[in-house]
Amino acid sequence: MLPYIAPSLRAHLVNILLSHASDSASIPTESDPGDDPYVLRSTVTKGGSASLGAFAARDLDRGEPIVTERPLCIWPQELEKDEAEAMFEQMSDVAKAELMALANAAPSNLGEVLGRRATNGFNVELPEVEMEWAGVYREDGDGKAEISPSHAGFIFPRIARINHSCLNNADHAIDWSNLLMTVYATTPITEGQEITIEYTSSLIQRTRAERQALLHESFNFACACECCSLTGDELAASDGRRKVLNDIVEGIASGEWARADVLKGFERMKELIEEEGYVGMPEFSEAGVTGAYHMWVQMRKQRTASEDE
Ligand SMILES: C[S@@+](CC[C@H](N)C(=O)[O-])C[C@H]1O[C@@H](n2cnc3c(N)ncnc32)[C@H](O)[C@@H]1O
Repeated sequence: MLPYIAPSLRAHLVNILLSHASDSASIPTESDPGDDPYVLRSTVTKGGSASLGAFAARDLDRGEPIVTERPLCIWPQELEKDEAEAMFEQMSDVAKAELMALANAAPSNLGEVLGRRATNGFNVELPEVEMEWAGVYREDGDGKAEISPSHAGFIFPRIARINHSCLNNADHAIDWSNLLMTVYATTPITEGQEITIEYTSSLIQRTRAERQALLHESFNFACACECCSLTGDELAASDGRRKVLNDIVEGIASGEWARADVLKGFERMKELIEEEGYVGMPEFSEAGVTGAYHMWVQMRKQRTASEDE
């Protein structure tokens, strides 16, 4: 089934697809729901007794694709209740039924359609495209002004069953040549273990209280993941590691740290992330730390060169 794309996003998405068409040699195809290596089961702790989650149906290797899926619909990021309902009316009966089968955990004032968009939608950052046609740019007094949207809300019905964890074991990536999203394992996952993704980034730098507040504000749920369920000394240790991580990230970003301290900072980050249980973050492998450090050195060189000019 082709996705329903809101009229205001169609030209931009065509541009994105065309400008990524040359990547298509490596594209996956949509996985067959019957072959996906997970089963849906209820998870009483996550969103009440009616809430479902995806559990590994067999052992999964790190990096293994779990589900590859095309969106059911793509809507603007900001949407009023009546706009969402008008778009819903334009969808096919099959697509409407698929959307309505998903969970609605949003405040009741959003209604049945926008509530499902809020509960299940991915707010995806759209890649920039350079093609200057199809109404993506307009002329204004100062020349060309971009009017392309930077984000859009995508709903992937099978992927939408995957719950959030602050120690997720899976991640997602979109192939822009065909709009397919793949969720893949970032650590080995054993049969029966819940498959989880992170609903928003940078949570690794946040304490439990900060994560709870952020997830509640953005997604309207009280996170019940294994990390948010820690108590006593274990919770204090986890919060402590995350505070230090935040200090290091802010220190490096300030550009004020000496080169040797940056390198030490990256190494400490790697240790803390591993202690915290984020074994699956490939960017903090040995090669990743070295690569990140070299990138920082290059950035410093460029900054110093432009300051000297
Ligand atoms: C995209 S849906 C995930 C699948 C959903 N559990 C279902 O039954 O279809 C998001 C909703 O699941 C629940 N949820 C997901 N992760 C959770 C977590 N870590 N803790 C508590 N509830 C969670 C919340 O109600 C959230 O609004």
